This record gives sequence, structure tokens and C-alpha cells, in this order.
Amino acid sequence: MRGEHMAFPYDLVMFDLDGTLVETAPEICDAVNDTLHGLGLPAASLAEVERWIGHGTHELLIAALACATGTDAQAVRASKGLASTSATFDKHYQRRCGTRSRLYPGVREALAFLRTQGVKLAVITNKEARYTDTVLGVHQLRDSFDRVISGDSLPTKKPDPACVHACLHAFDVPKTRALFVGDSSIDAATARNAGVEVWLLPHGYNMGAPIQQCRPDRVIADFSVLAAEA
Ligand SMILES: O=C(O)COP(=O)(O)O
Repeated sequence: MRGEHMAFPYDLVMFDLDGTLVETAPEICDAVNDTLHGLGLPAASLAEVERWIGHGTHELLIAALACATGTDAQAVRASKGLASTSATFDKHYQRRCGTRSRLYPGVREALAFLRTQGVKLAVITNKEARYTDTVLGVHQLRDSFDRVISGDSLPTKKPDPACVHACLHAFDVPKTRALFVGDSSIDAATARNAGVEVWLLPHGYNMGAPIQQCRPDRVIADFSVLAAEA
């Protein structure tokens, strides 16, 4: 039931970052191509980069190098040059962060609204913490969340449910009062593994597959739906 006197039905909302709160692929693509160009390798397309998002930025770099060199991820992982290429990419990505990323419409308003409802807010991303921090910083989002868990914050990353369990435990919220909002099959699997409800947005990065295939509890068109729930 909805109505102006109804409270928001969750005490904790956990958001994915890339493709959910922030459109990050264009500047990740720039940083990848800065790196590939420096190695004399062919550029990646934006569509390819969008498909590689989901398992963390280091995995994305490995996928890009495999594609550009015509090898596979295993060969790239075993290659001697990976550490220095990774360090080069790191510089490029830190420099590119904030140049071509943008918040999706309604994000700031939805977060502000949920705050007024006393809802605890978390980011759960597979992005490494050093990049998560830069992206949240350039978009003035660092103070918007009660907890941020990145791909290297815990011994495991999504779809392992440990990240969700950590938030439930930190805020003493039962599973039934927690919601995961994401954009991919990884987010759907994380939420299911943790036993919490999952809503997915169709505007992000789902490795090229339609979001309906993930069978979320709901597909939501945009962030206005979050405010409409109260
Ligand atoms: O960096 C990635 O590949 C994934 O990030 P996400 O978990 O925020 O979608």
C-alpha cells in the first residue's frame, strides 16, 4: 500500500555503484584506451567496456588486454607486464575520474529523500576502494552513505553475500527490511545469496544481457520509484 503517511518499507538500502548510481563507462573507456594506446594496442569500444564492467576494474583491464592482444584472461594474468600495465592504468583512471562520469537522474534526490526517512544507506561495489573513493568524491557523494564496501574491502566480493551480511550486521537490520538496488546479474545473485530483496535498473551494465533475465523482485525505471514507495 502506498500513501503519504506510509513509512518507507526498508530500513537499509544498499546500492551498486557503476551503472546504478553513476554512469562510469565513458571515462573507464578513456582510461583503458590511454593504457592500450601507450602499449601500441588497438582501442576498445565503449560497448565492449560496458560489457566488461562488473567484476572490478582490475578484471576489466585484464579483459581489455586479452581482447586487444587476441589472447585470453588466463594468459594476461600470467604475463610479466601486467603489474606495470596495471600501475599505468591506475594513473590514467585516477586522472580520468570525474571527467566523463555522471550521476543518473534523480540519484541525489532519492538519497536525500531516503535520509529523511531515516533509512541507512550503503554502497556495495566490486570496484576497488581507491577508485570507489575517487568516484564518490568527484560527485560529492562521500557523505551520502553510512557504509561503503568495495571489491577489495572484504576477503570476498559480489556475488558473495558477505558484503550484504556486513551491512545487515552493522545496522542491526533484518533481511526482510533490507533492499539491494543494482543493475546486473551479479547484484541479483548477491542479493539472492544474502536473502534480501533486489530491484534492478535497466540503464546500467549487465554484460550485454537484458535486465529481465536476472529475475529481480522488481525492475524499476528510475530513481523516482524509490521516493514513490513511501
Ligand atoms: O568495477 C566494476 O567492475 C563493478 O562495479 P559495480 O560493482 O559498482 O558495478
